[in-house]
Amino acid sequence: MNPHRVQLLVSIRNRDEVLPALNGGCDILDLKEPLNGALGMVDEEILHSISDYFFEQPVNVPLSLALGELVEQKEKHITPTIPSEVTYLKMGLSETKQSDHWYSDWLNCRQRIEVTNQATFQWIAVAYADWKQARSIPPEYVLAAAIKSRCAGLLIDTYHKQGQSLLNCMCLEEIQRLVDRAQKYNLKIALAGSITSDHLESLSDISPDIIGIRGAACVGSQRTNQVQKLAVKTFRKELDRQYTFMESG
Ligand SMILES: O=C[C@H](O)COP(=O)(O)O
Repeated sequence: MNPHRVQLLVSIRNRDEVLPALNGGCDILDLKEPLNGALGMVDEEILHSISDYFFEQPVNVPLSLALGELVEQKEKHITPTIPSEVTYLKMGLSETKQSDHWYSDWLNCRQRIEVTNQATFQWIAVAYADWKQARSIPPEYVLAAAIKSRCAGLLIDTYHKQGQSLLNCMCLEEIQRLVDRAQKYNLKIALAGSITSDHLESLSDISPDIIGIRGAACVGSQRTNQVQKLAVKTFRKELDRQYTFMESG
């Protein structure tokens, strides 16, 4: 057991999943389309229906939005319109391994989005635990770039979602090193990657700020199924059990 409160992020794909995620006990809503990849962006219609939802009734948790991969954003000629309810933005860095200019591309893309939307966002850098398969730069480089470019946080996630979890791709010591370094520089650190309740005991040896789930929050633990309140609640309960100090007796 670890006496550290960890926040729960739940990835949702549409407004029907807002209430099951909130009522199950999530602290951060994360908008993404699982069929579009690890950080798949939802389409504009969904984005605006979520924004309307936030407008119609107050939602007291922050909203994060996945923008897909940097390579995809670079190919797009239209910059996404981001609703003002969004606090955190993140973009994957797959296919950056061979690029000499990924860092400036990343900064330019972030700047273009902020200028177009006339807003500043809190950026979350994404390090893929399976970075070799994702042909991404390694996690420690992503963290160094996140510190240098004043990101709000670092997410360690898996790029491939076919059975490999975070702990299949990285050992606890490697994760711990990234967590320590990120926290030393006041970056929030989030862990994700097919994390299930069964992983929480091992993960409780380290103290991330956030744990993110999609698969474990869905019916039948399938990330393309719908988010279910009971699944979120069950995960939340185990998260609180593993990360909350309780006096004995
Ligand atoms: O940011 C969190 C991810 O959506 C996690 O998804 P996953 O649990 O299906 O790997």
